[in-house]
Amino acid sequence: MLKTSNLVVGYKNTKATQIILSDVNLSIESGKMIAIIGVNGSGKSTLLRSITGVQTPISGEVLINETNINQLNDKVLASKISLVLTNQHISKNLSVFELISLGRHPYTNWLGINNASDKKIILKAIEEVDLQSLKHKKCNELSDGQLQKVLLARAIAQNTPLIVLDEPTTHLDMYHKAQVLHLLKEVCVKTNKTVIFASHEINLAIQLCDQIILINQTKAVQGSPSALIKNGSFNELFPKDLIEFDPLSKSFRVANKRN
Ligand SMILES: Nc1ncnc2c1ncn2[C@@H]1O[C@H](COP(=O)(O)OP(=O)(O)OP(=O)(O)O)[C@@H](O)[C@H]1O
Repeated sequence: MLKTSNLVVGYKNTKATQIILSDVNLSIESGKMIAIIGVNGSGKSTLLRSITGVQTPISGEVLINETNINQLNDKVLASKISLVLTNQHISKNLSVFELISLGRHPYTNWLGINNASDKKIILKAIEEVDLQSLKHKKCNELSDGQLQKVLLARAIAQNTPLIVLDEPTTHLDMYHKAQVLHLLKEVCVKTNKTVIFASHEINLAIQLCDQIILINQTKAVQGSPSALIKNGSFNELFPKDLIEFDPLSKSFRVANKRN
């Protein structure tokens, strides 16, 4: 469903080019949940923005169902990818219901009016994310965690084959982090949608994701959690003085210092 070919991502201005990741060759199938994992500043958001057409890559290609995303106009792209980015501008004056309704924009007429079937999809998304009690509240009255769930419901209402989220569990407590990732997994399994998200929740990603894209020093390696554990990729992620990867429990633990 999504492929990248020799993708190089980064930042370019008139004076210099800063390469963040190079030789990124990803191959992502339908119905899979994929986490992008890497230390702060490693390039997770840059990669997410580049594979969704928000940021122009330095070189290489991003293909969605064999079509280069450059060739898709905004409306077509919005029917293929729903995107929840950090620092995305949203109008917090809208009610929860209104904000989630915006997910239907690729399918509505020029007046943006939702028909009965759109309303059904919006209400289902509200129910799936467990937001019934908040649907009439204004978004500026929500906690950060509640707003995070509203943005997830908007992405679900957009009903695209690919859902891409940047750190979807940032403001959530431990229980709600697991709840959101479980929900995303259910969306993949039940509807064959693909979910790609950047996250620092390594332990949850190892338990729930089909694949992980591990970013380490300008390289992005894709594999199943078990394959990445087996080939030792997680051992290289952080300096070993404070935490270390324990392959038995498949999680990071505080390093066992001997002195
Ligand atoms: N607009 C920009 N212009 C130039 N450099 C940028 C820009 N945005 C990010 N960078 C740089 O690109 C690198 C990767 O940043 P990015 O935000 O993609 O990392 P990240 O893995 O998502 O980080 P975090 O986990 O802290 O959110 C960093 O060195 C950052 O300073």
